[in-house]
Amino acid sequence: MIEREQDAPGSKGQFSRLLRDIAVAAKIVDRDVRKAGLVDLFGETGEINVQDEEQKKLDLLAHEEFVRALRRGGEVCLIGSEEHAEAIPLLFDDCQGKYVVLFDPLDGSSNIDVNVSIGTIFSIYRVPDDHVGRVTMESALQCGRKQVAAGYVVYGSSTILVYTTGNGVNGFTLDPSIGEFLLSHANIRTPNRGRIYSINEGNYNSWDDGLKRYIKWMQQEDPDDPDRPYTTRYIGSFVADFHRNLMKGGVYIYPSNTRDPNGKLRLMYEANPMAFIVEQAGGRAETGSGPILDVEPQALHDRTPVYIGSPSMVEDAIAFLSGERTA
Ligand SMILES: O=P(O)(O)OC[C@H]1O[C@](O)(COP(=O)(O)O)[C@@H](O)[C@@H]1O
Ligand SMILES: [Mg+2]
Ligand SMILES: [Mg+2]
Repeated sequence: MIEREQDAPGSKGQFSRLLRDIAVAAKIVDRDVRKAGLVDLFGETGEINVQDEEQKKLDLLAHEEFVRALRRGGEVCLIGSEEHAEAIPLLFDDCQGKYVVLFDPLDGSSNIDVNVSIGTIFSIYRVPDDHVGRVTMESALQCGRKQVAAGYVVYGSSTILVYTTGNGVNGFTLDPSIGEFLLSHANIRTPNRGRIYSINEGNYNSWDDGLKRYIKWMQQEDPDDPDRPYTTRYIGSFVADFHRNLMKGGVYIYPSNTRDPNGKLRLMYEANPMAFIVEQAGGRAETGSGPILDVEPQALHDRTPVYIGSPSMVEDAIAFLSGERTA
């Protein structure tokens, strides 16, 4: 799956082993997602997670699978998960050159029970040199620019693993007949502009005026712009909306709104990894007041507004938000 080991951070096989562990967990989650309705994996656990959301059975199962795989692999000192309040230390000693992994074990939870594409998102850092020997929760709070790798898995019509180590973006499709992820999308580049926008318009009334004007602008006919009106696509699974827009061109927006001033998506294991991937594919990722990857995290479950996708479409959004453009 890793093309060339020398492309991998650390090149002593550690990263390949870590990615192998993530791939193994993804295959197990894929197996269970595909038969969720048969093995009583639909529905809730009865627990409310740290996000104050009802935890789905598959949220917990995926969380446990990834923790088990990362613990077994021995390459990771600390993990952070959407489904666990604190960061989880896996190793206390000998963290030299090891990794911190932050992940959203199951993204798109509201779609689990209705057979709509869902996914897993992961972000990988090194243990900071000055934290070796005393790894703490703070070792997970590094800004997105320091990621050494990031990726996601979509459990959709097929299962695809897409990741970057800072040398471009590649996609690997799971061949269930041999149980291997095989290279299917080499060197993914996202179009400069597409015709798709993804946003939950049900929140329209809680948006700021600049964003409302941007959405209206995209919906307008314009004889000089054959692309407009754009078309809207919103699955409600960030990982699936992001993947479609990455391949076809488009913009995904989860803005701040009067109810959620910091938006809904989580900085460390949703926004940062996708921002690293989209920038590596020639796209752009903003909070509305600067690049997502430059945000200094304060806590593991920080939230952030997200404007992500084709660079010229994100540029348009930022221009409307700032009032630089009104039409
Ligand atoms: O229902 P809303 O408010 O549009 O939110 C949908 C968004 O929330 C999420 O489901 C949040 O992620 P989780 O499912 O991992 O909690 C995103 O995948 C999705 O884009
Ligand atoms: Mg999520
Ligand atoms: Mg989730």
